[in-house]
Amino acid sequence: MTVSSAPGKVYLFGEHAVVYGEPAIPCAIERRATVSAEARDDDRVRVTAPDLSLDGFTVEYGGDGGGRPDVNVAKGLVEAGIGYVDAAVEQARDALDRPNAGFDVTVESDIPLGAGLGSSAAVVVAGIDAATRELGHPLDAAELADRAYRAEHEVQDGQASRADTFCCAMGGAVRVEGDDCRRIETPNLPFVVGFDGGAGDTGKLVAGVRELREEYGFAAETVENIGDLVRRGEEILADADPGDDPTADLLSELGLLMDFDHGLLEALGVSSRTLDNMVWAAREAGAHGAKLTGAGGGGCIVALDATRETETALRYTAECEDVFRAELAHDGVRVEE
Ligand SMILES: Nc1ncnc2c1ncn2[C@@H]1O[C@H](COP(=O)(O)OP(=O)(O)O)[C@@H](O)[C@H]1O
Ligand SMILES: C[C@@](O)(CCOP(=O)(O)O)CC(=O)O
Ligand SMILES: [Mg+2]
Repeated sequence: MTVSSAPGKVYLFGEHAVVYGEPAIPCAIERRATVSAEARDDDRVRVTAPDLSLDGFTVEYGGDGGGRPDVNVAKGLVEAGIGYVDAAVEQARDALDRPNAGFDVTVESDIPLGAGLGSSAAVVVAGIDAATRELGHPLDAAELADRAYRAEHEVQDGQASRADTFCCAMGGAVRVEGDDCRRIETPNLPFVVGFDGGAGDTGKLVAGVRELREEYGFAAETVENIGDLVRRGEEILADADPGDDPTADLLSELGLLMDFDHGLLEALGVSSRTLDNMVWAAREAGAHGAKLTGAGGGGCIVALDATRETETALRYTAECEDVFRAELAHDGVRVEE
């Protein structure tokens, strides 16, 4: 059996616009998905994923005292739940030219699902890594990131950037613009994450932005404006000392851009009332800046605050179910014992 893990991420800025070729800066965080893969003698794949749950189903029991209960679960729901793991197995098979390789796969994760922290990317990256290593042919980091991107691209109906998967594969802070992906150095950014307990559907939210952008010139400009603020953010980061604690001035400048980014994402229709409430709670508590992270719709916000004020305020915010500090994860994908 082979066990690999990969980190989740927050976006300092640039989500959604990155899908259309603008730059983005996601940062890997110390919350990981762990996937084990064990080769089977046959061509079947058995997935155990205790974090996946179904919203509802109907059970029908056999009439005259027997028969197996007939559980009516819409096929689409199961496919949606298992899509990323399935795509990861397919990529591993394809990479090693072993179309009939069978696996027992187990997924465990401390990244909430669908909350904008990149659980899908972490599962796909760790899944491809575990499956290819299990067959004795580990992929190098670049191919792994590329294969993971292809898996997300497929599951999200052709609408995905390389940002999440590259970040989860490499760890650290990264800059992604189209096919150009690289690691960058940053100071120690004091991320605070607030989670509303909910989730958003990445595929649908990305499709919504795509439609707006195609229909309205000002929505297309909004996407370009996000790109502009990311470029400004890069300049600010380039002047900072990597690995050091950032100055208050630097945090204020980055925070302003995060606030601006949230406003533009809001305009593109991907925020929600609970995300907005958490963003405002963080700002009122003195955070340098706050924004939603990832696809939006529900899930997580990320704020910058080196003090405990934002954490405390979010803890007392009705819409916020969980708060934690998110340390930058220096390790990307890695093998676990
Ligand atoms: N622990 C897990 N076990 C199985 N599948 C998971 C797990 N975590 C995430 N996934 C897959 O990723 C999907 C969520 O991905 P997505 O909607 O992109 O949100 P995000 O990447 O922001 O968490 C889930 O519906 C599921 O298919
Ligand atoms: C909205 C987007 O920019 C990020 C999605 O992040 P997440 O899956 O919500 O963690 C989509 C993408 O880059 O593929
Ligand atoms: Mg995702």
